[in-house]
Amino acid sequence: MADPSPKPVPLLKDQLDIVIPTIRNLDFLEMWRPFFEQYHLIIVQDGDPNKTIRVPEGFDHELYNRNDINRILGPKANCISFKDSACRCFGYMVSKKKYIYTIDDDCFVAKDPSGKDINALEQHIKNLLSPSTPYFFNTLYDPYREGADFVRGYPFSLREGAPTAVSHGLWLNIPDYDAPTQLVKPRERNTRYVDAVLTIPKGTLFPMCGMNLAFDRELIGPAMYFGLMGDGQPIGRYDDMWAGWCVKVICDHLGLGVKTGLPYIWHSKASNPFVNLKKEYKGIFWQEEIIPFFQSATLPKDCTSVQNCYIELSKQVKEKLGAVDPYFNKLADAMVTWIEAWDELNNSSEESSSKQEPNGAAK
Ligand SMILES: O=c1ccn([C@@H]2O[C@H](COP(=O)(O)OP(=O)(O)O[C@H]3O[C@@H](CO)[C@H](O)[C@H]3O)[C@@H](O)[C@H]2O)c(=O)[nH]1
Ligand SMILES: [Mn+2]
Repeated sequence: MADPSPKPVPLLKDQLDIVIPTIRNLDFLEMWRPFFEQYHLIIVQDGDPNKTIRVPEGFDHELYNRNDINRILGPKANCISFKDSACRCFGYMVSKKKYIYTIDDDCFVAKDPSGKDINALEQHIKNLLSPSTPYFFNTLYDPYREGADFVRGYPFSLREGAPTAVSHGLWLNIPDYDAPTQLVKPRERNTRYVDAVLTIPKGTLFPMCGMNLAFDRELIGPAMYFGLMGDGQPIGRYDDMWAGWCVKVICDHLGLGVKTGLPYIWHSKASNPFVNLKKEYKGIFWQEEIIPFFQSATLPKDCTSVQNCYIELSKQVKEKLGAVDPYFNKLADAMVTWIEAWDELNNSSEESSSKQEPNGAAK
């Protein structure tokens, strides 16, 4: 007998890839199975490429390890971090879909105050498919949400909003604190569920965490370069921050929106604060110069694509941050290599896409 009530097709089923960086295992996917099983996964295996990462049965996926990254990008692979979660951005580059959701392998399904499992992916999709309000703050939060609207005094000329490029989700349990805060408050847990989605106003930067993040790859993908970290680099755990600062400057310039708030995931693992302090140390004082740089960064009117905005930004990084530390010259060059690799893979002929086949288990 035909199934009386066929399962609804998940939103954006064939237009969204889920990108997961991992050095661990992927058992966490069992908890996400009801929400993720219908989507295609791109697993970026970091660390030793000879280690076998088992992907739970039933997940349509492609898996890339460091050998694949080197084979596909050749010398340009040097812009993809090694031994750092920043490697995940390779997944953004090889995807062919309009939307990306990226999640860490120690993030689990959280429950809302009613005790219901949160389908984080569904909420991110809602965030991305509805406009943002970067030009005028709506005090009743997301005006496009069921049961809310624009409040009195909100200009009608601005109610159409702006296309949403990024949806930044949050975390219950282990908050994404920097090492000093983690050291001072080792037992602090985030138990506060705030039922809101906010647009980050134009001209305001924010600390983008890559743990629970979705974006429109066609609108902003080329700017989602997770900066050069990990092996051989003087800094770590600033990959997502770097991407967020570049992305926000470019979104402001191109009239795109960035949202933060719902959905929550349950972040289960506190990474070692002493290891984190070593990774973050230089970033903690460099960012006092980096932030003013991004706050004052302006892009010329003739920068109309993400790629040429990003190249322009890389030039300014070299000019204005190169004096802070030679690392920023290397990072500026890596930003250019990233765009070259992105364009090679994404504006490429059939030939290079065959080159793109992963060695890992592709289903
Ligand atoms: O060398 C590595 C280390 C880790 N990974 C994978 O990346 C994510 C995050 O790793 P982890 O949970 O250990 O790190 P956190 O401190 O909790 O993560 C926060 O810092 C950011 C890293 O810059 C991250 O976005 C934040 O969530 C896991 O999937 C690891 O398996 C890796 O690939 N390589
Ligand atoms: Mn974690």
